[in-house]
Amino acid sequence: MSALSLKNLDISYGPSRITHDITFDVAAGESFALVGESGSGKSTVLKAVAGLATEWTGSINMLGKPVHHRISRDIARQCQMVFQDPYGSLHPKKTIDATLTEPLIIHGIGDRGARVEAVMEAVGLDRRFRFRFPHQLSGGQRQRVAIARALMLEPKVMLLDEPTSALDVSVQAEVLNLLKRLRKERGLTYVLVTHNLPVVSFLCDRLAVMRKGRIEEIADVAQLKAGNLASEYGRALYAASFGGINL
Ligand SMILES: Nc1ncnc2c1ncn2[C@@H]1O[C@H](COP(=O)(O)OP(=O)(O)OP(=O)(O)O)[C@@H](O)[C@H]1O
Repeated sequence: MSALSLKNLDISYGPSRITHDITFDVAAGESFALVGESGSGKSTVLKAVAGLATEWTGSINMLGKPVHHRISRDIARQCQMVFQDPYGSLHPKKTIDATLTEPLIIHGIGDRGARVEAVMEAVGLDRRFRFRFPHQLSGGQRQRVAIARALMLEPKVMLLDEPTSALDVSVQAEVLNLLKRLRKERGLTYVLVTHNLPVVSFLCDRLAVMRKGRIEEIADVAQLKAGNLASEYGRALYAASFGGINL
């Protein structure tokens, strides 16, 4: 069964049509990337899946069930999104504990203290950060909190929107390793938006190359590593990233 299936998805913001005929399937446990130039509609696709962009036609299916324009509680639990900017996405006046407990309260889940501690450990956050505020953490620690929050409801699908691009290079590598490990340990499915082709090569199985709201091609990461993308635009993107050097 597909974890996520999009068919002929046309997404608009008011009068502006942003995407055209977006169609792809992501298998359960797969890590799938959306790459392409700025403004090509990558984040908009994730937002439609997460219920944050609601003007669309076509169909979205998650774990075999149709996703509607207003996300059901069930889908919200199965699918979580992590944003680029951990500072912007964490409430500045809430402790880490309050941030991590909130989804449990909303979904009526008990045993909260133990769950918070377990997830903090899973993402490599020391317990002493539990009652601190976001401004008392580093950028990498804040992104670990954002990942921990996404994991609180034990989702199957994670939508990752440039999850490491706001971080220093050395911290990026740590967070990428964390995402790789979590996927393996928990059998997660990832849909990742990034500008960074080495990130795709490290973390993903397949990629869709987007341009001007359309998918130009869908490729295996082996094709990317071999510099063997089929579309002219995909090859240009590859050349711009690697200057033709194999990964
Ligand atoms: N809330 C919004 N209202 C109106 N237009 C929007 C909104 N959000 C994004 N857009 C427009 O939709 C288009 C696609 O934006 P989107 O963020 O999906 O692109 P992207 O490929 O993810 O780009 P980037 O890599 O720069 O994040 C852009 O032209 C953007 O200006």
